[in-house]
Amino acid sequence: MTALLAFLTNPHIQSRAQDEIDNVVTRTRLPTFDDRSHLPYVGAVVREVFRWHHAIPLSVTRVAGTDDIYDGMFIPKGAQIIPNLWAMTHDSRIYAEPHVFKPERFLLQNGNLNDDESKTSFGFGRRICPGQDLAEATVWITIASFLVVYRISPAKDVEGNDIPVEIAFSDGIASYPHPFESSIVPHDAEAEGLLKSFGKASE
Ligand code: HEM
Repeated sequence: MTALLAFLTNPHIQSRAQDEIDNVVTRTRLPTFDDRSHLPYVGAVVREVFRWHHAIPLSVTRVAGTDDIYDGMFIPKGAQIIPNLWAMTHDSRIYAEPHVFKPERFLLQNGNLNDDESKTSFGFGRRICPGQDLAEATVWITIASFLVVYRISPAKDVEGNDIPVEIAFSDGIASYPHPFESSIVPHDAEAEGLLKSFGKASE
């Protein structure tokens, strides 16, 4: 949902990702993980989805094992510490304009992905999320498959005007976009044909 909201509110990013997919995968099949290394911009979109809005903005509580000093503050042994993952990926010293959805921040000048794998969303240390590779791969294949077949755009009101979309997320331990209206349609007859072929295969 976060990726769809990002595409809806940044149509130029959706178009660029779709162009990349069209050149590599075409509309005759769905992507596979073998396509991944040829789709750096789609990879950057996935990294930015994880950075831009965290599914879990605050990580799991830690307890200080020893007395410590951080940034001039004394942290006694036994103190509970809640890591603020959101703050880490919205630090403008590291990510310029952190509230802007900008996949380019994960690309080198030559268009390849840089070394920042955008893994902060999955925590860190001994309790880092063990499902991170599965989660990341699932998000990648979902976004890449969506781009092959569909395009998301604003829904229209009865007068044919775009219905405005508000970028807003729920509060809480898990955070996700508020419901929003949109129009999701296949790109063209070829994309529609690809979709119909899945229906025939399962008959
Ligand atoms: C977008 C998807 C996901 C996100 C953003 C996410 C994020 C996180 C975060 C932030 C933590 C806390 C890490 C820490 O304490 O430093 C965590 C822990 C954990 N995650 Fe995930 N996770 C995701 C998907 C998954 C999946 C798919 C699985 C399993 C297949 C999974 C299994 C776990 C488990 C078992 C822990 C507890 C690890 C421990 O305390 O030792 N997660 N996850």
